[in-house]
Amino acid sequence: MAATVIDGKAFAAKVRGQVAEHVARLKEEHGITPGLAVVLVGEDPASQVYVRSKGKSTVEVGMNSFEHKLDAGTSEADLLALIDQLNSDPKVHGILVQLPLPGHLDEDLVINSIAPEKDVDGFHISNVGLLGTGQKSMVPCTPLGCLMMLREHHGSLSGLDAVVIGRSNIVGKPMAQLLLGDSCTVTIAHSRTKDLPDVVRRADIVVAAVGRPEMVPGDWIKEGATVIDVGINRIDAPEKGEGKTRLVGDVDYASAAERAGAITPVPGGVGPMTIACLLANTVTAACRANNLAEPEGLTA
Ligand SMILES: Nc1nc(=O)c2c([nH]1)NC[C@@H]1CN(c3ccc(C(=O)N[C@@H](CCC(=O)O)C(=O)O)cc3)C=[N+]21
Repeated sequence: MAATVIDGKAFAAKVRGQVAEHVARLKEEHGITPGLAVVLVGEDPASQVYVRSKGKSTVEVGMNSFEHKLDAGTSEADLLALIDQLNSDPKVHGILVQLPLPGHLDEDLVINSIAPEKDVDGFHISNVGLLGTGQKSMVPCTPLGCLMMLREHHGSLSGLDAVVIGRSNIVGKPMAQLLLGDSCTVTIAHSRTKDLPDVVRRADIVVAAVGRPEMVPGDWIKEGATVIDVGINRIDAPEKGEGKTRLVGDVDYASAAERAGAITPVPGGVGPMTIACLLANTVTAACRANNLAEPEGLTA
């Protein structure tokens, strides 16, 4: 039976619509315009594309977008000074420092200098600890987007076997925490996992977040399982012509779709939800900063 395709692009549009409604209400009733500051260090072309697209989406939902582009040689002291300034700017409710940073900058130090309540990426050590102990926090955007899609598809996740492939701080670990919070039985698998195919075959939910093109073949997928593909890998596509490329996930989509009950495509799955959740987190931060009720449906 063919899998249901979980349309992340359409779901993200719905989330952005909800965000826009909250923004309109904050403006009308409280005179508050949520603001997101994005800091980009260096000229990495892929990062520039993401930052531009984040800025555009931010403005489209009615929020203020503040872009700070620093050159690749910026000193740690100058970057920390900018973050300090954004931390104390009342017009800025969310701060995102685009990763990766150039090698001479200490990512942990930089991320942990962001005020935790403005850390819309959810990477600050305080937010990591709050999530791990089930307390109110800023939740990383990609795992939050995955959770929203899973809840939408399943309703309750309680008691389901979930396997997260990948143990990164950005996706794998927070994803596991969120699934645990929704009462899944969670396994985190990684490059040293024994018998990975058998581990994945037990899963009702598979979240693939490794960054290796099409590494999960369809025959690892249990019949009817839900597959969330976090990978965004650009590979050569000679069939499209000389020098052409295409995007693929960490899952071999064609074979997995034959066995899965539901699956997210790449592109058009997790990626658009990541940006929608960034906007959602910014609205949440603006509400919390002003002691207003949390926006419903936009938080974990
Ligand atoms: N501090 C920080 N926070 C981030 O959230 C962050 C970051 N740094 N550094 C870079 C990565 C990458 N990232 C993506 C977001 C959306 C798509 C996305 O929407 N992708 C489209 C395809 C886009 C295309 O065609 O290239 C899709 O999957 O459909 C991709 C990648 C956020 N990142």
